[in-house]
Amino acid sequence: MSILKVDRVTKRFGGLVAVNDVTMEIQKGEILGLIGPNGAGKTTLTNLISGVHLVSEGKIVFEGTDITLLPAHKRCKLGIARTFQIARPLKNLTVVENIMIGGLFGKGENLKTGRKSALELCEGIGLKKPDETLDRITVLDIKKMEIARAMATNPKILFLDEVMSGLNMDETRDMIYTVRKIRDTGVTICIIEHVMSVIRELTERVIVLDRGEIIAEGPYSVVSMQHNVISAYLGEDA
Ligand SMILES: Nc1ncnc2c1ncn2[C@@H]1O[C@H](COP(=O)(O)OP(=O)(O)OP(=O)(O)O)[C@@H](O)[C@H]1O
Repeated sequence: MSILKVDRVTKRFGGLVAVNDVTMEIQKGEILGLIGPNGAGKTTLTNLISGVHLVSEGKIVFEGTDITLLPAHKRCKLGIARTFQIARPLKNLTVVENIMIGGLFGKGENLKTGRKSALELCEGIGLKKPDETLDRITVLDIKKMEIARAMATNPKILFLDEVMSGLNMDETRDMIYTVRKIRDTGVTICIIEHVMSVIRELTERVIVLDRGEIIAEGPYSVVSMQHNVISAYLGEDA
């Protein structure tokens, strides 16, 4: 069953077409990989779905509701959450305070209930130093904190934008386990990732974007053998 439908969506920035006539569906409960070379339009597509940008053309439907024109905070309330490629933690706050922001703004919690649920999220995601300031925690913990902040809004679908970058092998394993655990709680996941071993291990299906268009769709094992996908990554003409 589909949770999200993107219907003939195009996004132009001036003369540049970042996303070109994209139609896709995300199935409830799946881990979908969104892959493609640099500049393919992956982040822009996520921005269009989460409401950071509005589409130039096309329609986006979430659980049967047309969200095309909704502002980001309303999409968040409906259950769409995302992390950012470049983490944007609030440096003067502690780990738990950063996570609370998601609950306070996304779910309308008060400080007391917000702190309680943020601490539960810390425990669930393996953040062992909730009262530490950010200059004293690892890159892995900052990334987990970003995910926990998105989770604090109680999402039905979570977009993860390059959460593995900068992690060593052990940390990557930990993050793969974390993402699976989140999905197992019933959250649908769409992950943008350049680390293909992660995509191979984590996703049931991938969508490949190149120059703003979908060029392939299917299990990673199949799609990664396709000539046009290999060419897109190698920079040749297919
Ligand atoms: N706000 C913006 N204004 C103008 N151009 C933009 C904007 N955001 C993205 N673009 C352009 O749109 C195209 C797609 O960029 P996007 O960041 O979506 O690609 P991506 O697939 O996420 O790339 P990467 O893997 O490098 O993060 C690029 O040419 C980019 O320069």
